[in-house]
Amino acid sequence: MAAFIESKQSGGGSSRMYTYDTLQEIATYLLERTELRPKVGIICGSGLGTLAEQLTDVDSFDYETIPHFPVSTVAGHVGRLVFGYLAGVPVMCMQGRFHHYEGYPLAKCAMPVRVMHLIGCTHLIATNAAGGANPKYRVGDIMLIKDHINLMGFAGNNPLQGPNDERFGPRFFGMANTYDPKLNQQAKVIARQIGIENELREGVYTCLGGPNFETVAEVKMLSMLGVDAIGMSTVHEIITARHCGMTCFAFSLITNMCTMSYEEEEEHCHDSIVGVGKNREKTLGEFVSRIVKHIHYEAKK
Ligand SMILES: O=P(O)(O)O[C@H]1O[C@H](CO)[C@@H](O)[C@H]1O
Ligand SMILES: Nc1nc2[nH]cnc2c(=O)[nH]1
Repeated sequence: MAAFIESKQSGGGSSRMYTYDTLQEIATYLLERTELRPKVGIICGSGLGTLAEQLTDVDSFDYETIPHFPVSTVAGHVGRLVFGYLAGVPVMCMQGRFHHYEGYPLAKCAMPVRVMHLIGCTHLIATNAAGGANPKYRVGDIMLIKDHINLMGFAGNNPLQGPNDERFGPRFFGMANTYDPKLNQQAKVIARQIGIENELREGVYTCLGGPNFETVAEVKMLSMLGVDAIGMSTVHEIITARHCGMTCFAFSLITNMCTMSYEEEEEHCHDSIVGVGKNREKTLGEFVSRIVKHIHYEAKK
């Protein structure tokens, strides 16, 4: 078993391994084993996996059992793909995502998004745990992502590197309004409905490679660049989703404040980050359910 997991972790590092046919094979494997046909795919961030536990009438697939799928190696990421109903709407949910620092290339981290697309998902909801770089933020805030800075892309690392398969999308494409402004507007309405408007923010996210948290100098630099929240995921998933024409909605749960001065004692650690997610699970469950319901009814209009 250990050798099998090892091979799933390191094998096929190249994005080229995930050809259209390979991804179609994964999608077909899943479609043959569930009757659900979700239009919404959800990625649960660190400590946010309990969202998947709110689904009803589920068909679950441990990542180990899905052909060509990597495995989750991070605490707080169960490693399961769950199909089910959220607020009566069929969805598929990644209970655990893949990160670059686990040793996976970005294309491999983002590969499940293409599987969602092939399954028929038109919308992606990506959630993550992130550190607040904006001093106005507080732990427990929910930051709607209005934009991102693809820092890893600046260094030439992009999930779409390599030959482009036009069946997914064009070689070159724009990223303006990638985070659907209408959905963000609706999220603000929902936040008011459920009484969390004072904890709701809207800002810019960036993904660093990790696994270490940031130095004070890095936080200062990123803050000057206009970054409000820092994490180690999501950007490459969103780029991949946008490439294949999916509508994107994403938010960060601010699980810690980034260390902004040398005098501060750094308190954040992964366990407390996961703990903040768990504390917010009820609210976030309600929030995401209402977003999903909105997407579903808008699509029917
Ligand atoms: O982005 P998600 O998966 O929510 O996880 C975030 O939390 C972990 C650090 O505690 C990192 O993996 C970071 O990316
Ligand atoms: N890079 C980074 N990722 C996180 N994930 C949760 N908190 C943090 C943080 O402070 N920095």
